[in-house]
Parts: sequence; structure tokens; C-alpha cells
Amino acid sequence: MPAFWQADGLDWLCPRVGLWCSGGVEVIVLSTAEEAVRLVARVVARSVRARPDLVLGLATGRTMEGVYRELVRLHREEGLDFSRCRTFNLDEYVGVSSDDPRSFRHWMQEHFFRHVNLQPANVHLPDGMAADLEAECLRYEEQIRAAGGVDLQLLGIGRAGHIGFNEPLSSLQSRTRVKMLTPVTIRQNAAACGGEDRVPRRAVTMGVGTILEARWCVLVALGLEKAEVVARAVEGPITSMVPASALQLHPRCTVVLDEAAASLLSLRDYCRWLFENEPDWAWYRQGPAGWGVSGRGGPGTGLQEGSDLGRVQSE
Ligand SMILES: O=P(O)(O)OC[C@H]1O[C@](O)(CO)[C@@H](O)[C@@H]1O
Repeated sequence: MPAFWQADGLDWLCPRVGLWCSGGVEVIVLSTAEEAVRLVARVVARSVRARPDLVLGLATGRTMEGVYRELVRLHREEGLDFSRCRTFNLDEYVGVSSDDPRSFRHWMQEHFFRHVNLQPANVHLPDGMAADLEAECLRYEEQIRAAGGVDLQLLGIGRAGHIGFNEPLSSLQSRTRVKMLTPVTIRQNAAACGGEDRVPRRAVTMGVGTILEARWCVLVALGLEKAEVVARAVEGPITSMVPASALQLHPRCTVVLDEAAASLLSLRDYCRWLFENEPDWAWYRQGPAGWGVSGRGGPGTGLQEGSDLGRVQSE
């Protein structure tokens, strides 16, 4: 009887099948923010090379800027090809049109879409201008399902503990729906919107349950301002007060941090030791010099470029 990840054909997505399928959150602490975003971009790049029609879940926010910058560089300098990728963003503001600089579609266009060769028809964000928002949420869920589900979901974390716009008290089983922003989130997003009073109060967001269905979740957090919420999400109890803590339930979740964001983790030294010694993590440890286009993987990496890796799922 094969283990469930073998039966599902999911091992291709998982650089270290044994550990990841044992459940829990894998925490990678890198010295600088730059190293952290470059690693995340390389994880995306390897996944796209292994499966050109990857279904990629995308996030916005300052943390993600460096990830997209690096992905654009990989596209330009190393020929990373997004032409067959499908993308689904986590969220979009309600009542903000796509040409409004506050909209996430506009943000994605500026930071990523217009710099790479994604096909416009393969790019999806919820429509925050839809007349019937409830129908729009159902439609978005259906689009994700029809694409075969999200393979790799990028996530930031808000200071309120949100993933997507799943603010505190979000059901951990929630699906795509409209959420009101908390004052903490409004303040956090004020700069990007040109002031607190210009931050839209509502957003359409994938639910926590929707996010947990992604085959692999990669959360990135940088800087001291995220240290407290990261510690609560990773080491605290699973609670709707910190929706990101639901990631502890995910069988394959990687949290990539810089030193500052990791500074309040009680298991920080253990995470660092694990990262430095786990043989299956050799590829991660090689650093930028080892992350070249040839896709050299360390022992045990299940993610080889160009390999014929079947995805057995409900497509
Ligand atoms: O990276 P930032 O700007 O700190 O944002 C963190 C999170 O908050 C949001 O911007 C939403 O408030 C998310 O899109 C993002 O993942």
C-alpha cells in the first residue's frame, strides 16, 4: 500500500518527502531578507521547471516584492518560462477597479505580470468589483478547482496574524468570501494605499480552508515587526485568533524567515541546526551559487528539472 503522497503522485513537489509528509511546519531561517526572498524565488523556479503548467498561488505585499523581483530576473536571465503556468491570487479589495493603483491586480501587474510571459488567460484574481460578490466567491473557488487545485501557494503574514485577508476569528475551514479588514491591517496597508482613509475596508479572500488545500504552502516573513506574529503562528496554539496558525495543520508547509523575523521563536536554534544538518536540505544550503539553471538537487530532493512527473489528482 503506497503512502498517500506516493498514491497522489505528489512527491515531485516535495524536496524532502519523508520529513514533509510527516506533517508540521518546516522553518528555514536565513541571515538576511535578500537570502530569504531569493530562496523562495528559487523554490518557485524549480517547481515551474519541474512542472511547466504549475498552478501557482500568489500573494501581494511588501514582503513579496523581492520574491517577484528575483523571479523576473530568473525569467530574463535564465529563461524561466511561465507560459504554461496558471496563477491564482489570494485576495483583492472590494470596490477597487483593476486600474486603481490600490488594487492587487494593478500591484501584480506592476511587480510581476507585465515582466514575465504568463498568458493573461491563465492569470486569476477575485473580482472585487463584481455586482454579486457571493457569486464571485463561488466562481473563484470553482476556477481553482477546475485548474486542479493550487500546487504551490505563496503566503505573507499580516501583523494581525492573517494569511490572505483572513483576519482574526476567521473560521479555519473558511472558503473564499468577503472579509472586513481589522484596524491593524488597515494601518499596515495605509502606506501602499496613500493613507489610512484610502485603504478599502473589505476584500475578497481565499478562505483558510481554501489555502490549506494547496499542495505546498510557503510562507515568507521578514523583519522584526513580524517576529511576534510569526512566533504565535508557528509555535503557538492553533487558533482562529491567529489564522496563520492553521498552517500547523498542513502536511507540507515551509516558513522562510530572516533572522529578525525568527528572533522570537523558542525553537530558533533547533531550526537552524536542522537546516544545517539535514541531508535532504542540501540543495537549500548550497545558496545562490548552487541554485543554477541546471537544477542540481541535493540527495533526496524529489524535484528534478524536466522530469516526467505525473500529477495524479482530480483534474
Ligand atoms: O508583506 P506585507 O506588506 O507585510 O503584508 C503581509 C500580508 O498582508 C497583506 O498585504 C494583506 O494585508 C497580504 O497581502 C500580505 O501577505
